Amino acid sequence: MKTIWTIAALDSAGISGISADTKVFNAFDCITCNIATAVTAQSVDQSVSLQKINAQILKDQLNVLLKKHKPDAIKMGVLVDVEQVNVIAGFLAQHQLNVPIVYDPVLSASSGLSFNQLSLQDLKPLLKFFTIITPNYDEFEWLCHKNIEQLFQTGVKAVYVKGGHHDVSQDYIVDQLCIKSEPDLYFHNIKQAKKVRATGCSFSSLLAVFLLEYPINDAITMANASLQKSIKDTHVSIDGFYILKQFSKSEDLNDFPDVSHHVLNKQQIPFELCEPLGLYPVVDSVKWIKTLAGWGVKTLQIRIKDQAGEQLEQSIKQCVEICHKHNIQFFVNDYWELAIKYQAYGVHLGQEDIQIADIEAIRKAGVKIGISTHGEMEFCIAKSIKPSYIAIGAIFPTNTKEVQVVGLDNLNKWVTILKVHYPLCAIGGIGFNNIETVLKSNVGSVALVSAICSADNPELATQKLLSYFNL
Ligand SMILES: Cc1ncc(COP(=O)(O)OP(=O)(O)O)c(N)n1
Ligand SMILES: Cc1nc(C(=O)O)sc1CCOP(=O)(O)O
Ligand SMILES: [Mg+2]
Repeated sequence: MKTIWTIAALDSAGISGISADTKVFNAFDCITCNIATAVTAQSVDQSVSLQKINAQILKDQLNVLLKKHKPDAIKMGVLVDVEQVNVIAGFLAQHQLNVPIVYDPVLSASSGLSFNQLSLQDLKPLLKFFTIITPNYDEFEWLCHKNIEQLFQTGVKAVYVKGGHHDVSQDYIVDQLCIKSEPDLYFHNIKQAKKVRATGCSFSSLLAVFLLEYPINDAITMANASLQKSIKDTHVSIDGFYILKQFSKSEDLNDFPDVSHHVLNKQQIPFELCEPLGLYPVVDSVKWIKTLAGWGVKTLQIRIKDQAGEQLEQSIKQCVEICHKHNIQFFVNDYWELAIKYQAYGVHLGQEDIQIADIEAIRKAGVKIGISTHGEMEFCIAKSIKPSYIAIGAIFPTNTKEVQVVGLDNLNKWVTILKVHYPLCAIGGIGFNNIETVLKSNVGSVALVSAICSADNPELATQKLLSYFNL
């Protein structure tokens, strides 16, 4: 069982701070340790007073826990003053805990209570210890006047700015993730009508939980989905303010955020879905396309990495003609402009490709689109485009391409979430030795290169592989 520390304030109403964090950690079967920085007198909509916990007691709480309750993650909320900042920074410097630490730099409660006036300079001794900080828009403005570089210069590695206070989108609440030296990402959660207390605390606690298991981008994705589910499911309200009661992992794609490299003003128009993809060979020449069309394959992709200019264009043009004649769902990898020009059935794009492709032009041209994904955040990027299918990979190690291996467990998990919404296909290291276990996931389709192109008898291999699909 994992142990998570919350270093935060006690809310007499039991809604936010330590109470909110404890609810989240308990829900995920973690042991919670409570390190109080302050005691506050609050109700659901009213604040009266705050009493700081003195430095010695703060130190004692940290030290006594270290012996028997070492943390696997830490969530930090209200810090009252520079003295507390220095106590915690000293503790973290002395004990190299090497665990994820999430800091939610709360300045004041929704009920009105001001917790602190800590500036970026005041927080400086602590900032380098954080895995990520999660200010809301006002707190972000307070800390660095919206100048992210200023935050990075102090040692902050990642910032997740919760945009609930900043209306920029018709359909969504938009949050922004800034990680040093990486392109910014925007997380779009569908607006819910309920007025909910303690969403900020709960989000950062969820993030601490998911950082135990996931890389940062996927942990943020999972935390958002779980919070959306919790908001959707709560029916408990006091005076019109909803209280979050239950937390769990969401398996409903509707709870997951739409993630994008730019702000989306509204939900996108869906691409038309593909027919079931079945056996989906990915090949690198016109010759292979012609051969496989003749062997009765009904979905094909041309993936050319060694041609350019006129030669490339002619190859794609010929493939489109062949596949059109054989009534094949034919996808062009990477070259979306040529797919549009020659009216291919679809394009297949990877995560880097979609950052530079003109998705609207593909949509307008009536060309379908498939998108590669290798984790939760990437399938939320795909979902924001509402594509024709989603590819999941690499399921197993492969010599065809250097790529992240996700394994069968993830395939099973993601198929459960995605299958009701999209045609799916699995890719990466799939052949006769494992195709049956892959298909047991209910993914429906398998894309492959070497199982056909490097087979001793490609025709026999293709016929045997086709027999796994009842199309
Ligand atoms: C069906 C299918 N799935 C995944 C990929 C990989 O596409 P991408 O990430 O764009 O990488 P490259 O193929 O361009 O190396 C694919 N081609 N097809
Ligand atoms: C092209 C490609 N894309 C992958 C992904 O995970 O996105 S795996 C992969 C290689 C697939 O080749 P083989 O069937 O020979 O393993
Ligand atoms: Mg590509």
